[in-house]
Amino acid sequence: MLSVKEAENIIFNLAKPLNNQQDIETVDLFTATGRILASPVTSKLDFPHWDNSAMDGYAVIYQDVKQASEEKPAVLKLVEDIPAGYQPQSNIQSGQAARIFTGAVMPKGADTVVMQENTRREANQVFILAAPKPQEFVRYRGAYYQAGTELLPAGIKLNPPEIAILAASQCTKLNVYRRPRVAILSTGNELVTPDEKLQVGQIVDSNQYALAALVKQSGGEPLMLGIIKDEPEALKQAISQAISKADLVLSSGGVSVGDYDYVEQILASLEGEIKVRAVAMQPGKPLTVATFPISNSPIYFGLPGNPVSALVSYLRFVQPVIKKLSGIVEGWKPTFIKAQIRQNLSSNGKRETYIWGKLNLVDGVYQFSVAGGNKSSGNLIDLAQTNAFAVLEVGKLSVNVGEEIWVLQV
Ligand SMILES: Nc1nc2c(c(=O)[nH]1)N[C@H]1C(S)=C(S)[C@@H](COP(=O)(O)OP(=O)(O)OC[C@H]3O[C@@H](n4cnc5c(N)ncnc54)[C@H](O)[C@@H]3O)O[C@H]1N2
Ligand code: MOO
Ligand SMILES: [Mg+2]
Repeated sequence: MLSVKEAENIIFNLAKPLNNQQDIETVDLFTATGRILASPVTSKLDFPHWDNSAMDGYAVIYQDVKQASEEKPAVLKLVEDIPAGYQPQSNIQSGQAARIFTGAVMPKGADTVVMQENTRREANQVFILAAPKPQEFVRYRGAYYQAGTELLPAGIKLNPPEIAILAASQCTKLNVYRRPRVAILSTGNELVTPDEKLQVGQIVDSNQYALAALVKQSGGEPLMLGIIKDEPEALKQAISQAISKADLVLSSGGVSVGDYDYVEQILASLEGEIKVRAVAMQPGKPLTVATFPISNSPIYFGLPGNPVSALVSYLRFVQPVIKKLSGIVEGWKPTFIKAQIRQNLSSNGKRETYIWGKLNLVDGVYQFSVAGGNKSSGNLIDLAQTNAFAVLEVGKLSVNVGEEIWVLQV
């Protein structure tokens, strides 16, 4: 059995980002939030676009006012009013100034802005009551960004700040990576859909819904292949169909040692190369990972059937893979946070143990509270409102209230 770290190494190395030429689509700025930029963006605009004022005040020539003080104000003649959006006409000469407002274009000749609070106005004269610093309160053209240089690199996620930058740069059509396609199938003779009436022994296929929701949250496009019976022929057909159209395939169930656990044997019959069989973690021990000897082989994840186990295996291994595939360069790995625990935790120490619960920020400190209820990996009911898993490494038998522990954020 592989350790979690060994499995992680194998799995994360199998994941190759989508192709930045072929696997792209063009989207409008309005629908680009959360997408991953596939090509770098440059802008034809300088930022700021023009030399402009950072204050409401007066545009002056520094030499005229450098000795100004309350006792000996510099007195300047106002030649123009320059509101934002207006193109100045004047060329400021020594002894002159222009009234100017925040964001308005600097007039020719002026090099400094004196804020209104340090002036006194009398008709068309302004008294400068304090010497500014040279070039004070002028935002120079190109000081933040020069046209033609790289504005945003490829491989970043477009969050609200990037959306603002792209809007300001008039970049309204963007090349982004397509979403990784993730085929999802559930295996089990006992499974029914949520709208079917349950017969004795049956159970609703909740994993299909959970996984589809997770895939969307991770930035992938779920392809729902439904419920497949524990029958080798049916499974073989469904799995080979999934392989042919997806970047990743997720099945749940059928990966343990039972007589009806066929997944590994079907993968082998499809020439799958099994990379992972089991991982020393609890829950989530059975996990089958395979690739196929074809170009651009999808990665196959046979997740355990128990609902909590499927969730943990997904978060620990599949989510990072979807993010890596999606072209994002940084931040695709799982996020672990140090948190104080609010209850004693224990494990048998044999496998890396994931305990589900809730992470809260209390007075700036992360705190982890264990979910109530039964701790069986078949109990999905007490997953409600959880958002994290506390992790006890192998050999760690207990952790006491108030101690810090690593927590995997969902
Ligand atoms: N003799 C052993 N038995 C088991 C072992 C073991 O090491 N030796 N491992 C146990 C562990 S740990 C897990 S986890 C499960 C994994 O089982 P499978 O992946 O083979 O899954 P199934 O047997 O098909 O189902 C297990 C359980 O989950 C329910 N299930 C399955 N699919 C769904 C679904 N789509 N939605 C909701 N619930 C689902 C299923 O009804 C079973 O109750 O094996 C242990 N056994
Ligand atoms: O390891 Mo299993 O995944 O306990 O339920
Ligand atoms: Mg089984």
